[in-house]
Amino acid sequence: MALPKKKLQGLVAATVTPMTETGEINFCVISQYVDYLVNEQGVKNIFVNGSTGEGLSLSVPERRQLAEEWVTKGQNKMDHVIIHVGALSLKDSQELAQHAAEIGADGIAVIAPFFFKPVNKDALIAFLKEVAAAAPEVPFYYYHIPALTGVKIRAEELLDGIQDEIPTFQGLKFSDVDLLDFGQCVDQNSQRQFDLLFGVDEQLLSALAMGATGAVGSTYNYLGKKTNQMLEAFERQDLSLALNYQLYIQRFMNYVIKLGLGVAQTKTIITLVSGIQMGPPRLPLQKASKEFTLNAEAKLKSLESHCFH
Ligand SMILES: CC(=O)N[C@@H]([C@@H](O)[C@H](O)[C@H](O)CO)[C@@H](O)CC(=O)C(=O)O
Repeated sequence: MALPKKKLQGLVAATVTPMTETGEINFCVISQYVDYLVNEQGVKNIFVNGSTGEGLSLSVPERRQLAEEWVTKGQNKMDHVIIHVGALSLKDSQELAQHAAEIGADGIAVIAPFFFKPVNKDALIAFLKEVAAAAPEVPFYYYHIPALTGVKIRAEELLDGIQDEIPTFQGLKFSDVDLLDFGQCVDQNSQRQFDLLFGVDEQLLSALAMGATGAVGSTYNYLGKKTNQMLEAFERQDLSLALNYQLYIQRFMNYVIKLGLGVAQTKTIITLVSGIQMGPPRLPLQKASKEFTLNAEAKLKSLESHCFH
């Protein structure tokens, strides 16, 4: 198995899928989006076709084409391009995994199937193993997001012995607030052989203290720079400054979560901050309201004057 070219560390932006007003993928802005993430947000890892990317709302041909676009446009700019290949159909997932391998993706990730759900760890591993086998050279991540999949198998349980079943297993994307479960994963990872990527952005500092090795999230599309500053402060063990950054981030997040944060709203915020038109989400998701846009813009402006000590 080919090892990852470089350890995956730091922030991974869960990218949105830019769309036109008529709901088609707007491939034209991907190149600009890559440059924005790298130059304006200091984020050099991306997670494509995930929840934020509406991956499950795209057709298989669309997912293939989009993955290809991100890999091509990210070449020599991005450190890691991870493609989410999870699907309800094992065959679709395998096709996407094989395709990700062919285009040179740096990793693949898979959520638990969530219509017919795996009833236990063995059933889940059996599914993941078949997908991973379709890309035997590509580092594999399990995407744990129980609130969306309804699959409540604990990550610590899944991690136990997983590499015996899936030799390419490289880590977890842990999108849950259960820090006990997360801590047990850290405990099992004492050799730091796996990447434990935390996925609840507004709680990242707590997860770093618990031993997260990186983070994947939607907010790194627009709060990447500030979150990177938090990571640097944490590295220097300046916890008071790190907390100051986390509270700044939380102030904004708390505000937009109360207004109703989802994929459409994330697209709106990225559009406001980057100037790149991300467009509406695909049905059944609904466009963000004008009121959300105005409030989010005002809040972003009011936070600009925040002082960091
Ligand atoms: C449920 C959800 O969308 N969670 C986000 C977070 O980044 C989330 O948007 C953020 O913490 C704000 O609540 C990520 O964990 C999801 C993600 O990385 C993805 O889009 O694949």
